[in-house]
Amino acid sequence: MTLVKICGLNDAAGLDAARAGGADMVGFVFFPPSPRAVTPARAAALAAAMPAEGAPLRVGLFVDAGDKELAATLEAVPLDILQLHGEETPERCAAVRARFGRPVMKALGIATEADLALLDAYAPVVDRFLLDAKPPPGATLPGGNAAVFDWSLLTRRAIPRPWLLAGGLTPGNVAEAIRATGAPGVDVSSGVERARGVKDPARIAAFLAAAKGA
Ligand SMILES: O=C(O)c1ccccc1NCC(=O)[C@H](O)[C@H](O)COP(=O)(O)O
Repeated sequence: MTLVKICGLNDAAGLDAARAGGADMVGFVFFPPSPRAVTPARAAALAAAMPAEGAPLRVGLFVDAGDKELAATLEAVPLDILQLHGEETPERCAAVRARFGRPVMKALGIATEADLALLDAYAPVVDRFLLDAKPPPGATLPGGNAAVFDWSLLTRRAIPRPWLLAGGLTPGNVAEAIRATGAPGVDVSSGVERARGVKDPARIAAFLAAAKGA
């Protein structure tokens, strides 16, 4: 069954909907310019309130974070996976993985076939890829922009690690996205919000039902 990550959770209602609907991963954004950002203390309180039974994996999303920030966040929040969503090089991914002992999920922006060439450089040093749209012109965030990319690019070569498809997914298009790409997992943020940065529990439930039923 398709793995589902609900990203940018920042309140209990969203987290409850994600857990109740069977999300495999929940993402906390540790990037202050994002409207979805949480502090480590807030993420720790949200994570602590989740029942342990059937709890999704907790993913911490960072953008070019230094070791000090990663260490301080991990001290406060029990994160299972580190999502690196900036310009982190393969060497940086390897260093983070070795130093912090957590699986690393590297986000890559995909717009052309050439972007997929990067997969081979990262594959030996990451545990999973998140293949996302590149930020559209004028966007101020490296992700979470509700932008879709050309899914057919992903059918032209094998992806050398487990991966999640991201970028502009919604309850209405996620089943088609899974069918078109064969993605083993999907990730969503904007498509389950009622306003930028505000998650909608009903949309989270609908997304999970559509992705898990695909
Ligand atoms: O969501 C954010 O605010 C964000 C900020 C900075 C870097 C990455 C960010 N999100 C990354 C995600 O994992 C999103 O879920 C992914 O880009 C898909 O977003 P969307 O197209 O909005 O579903």
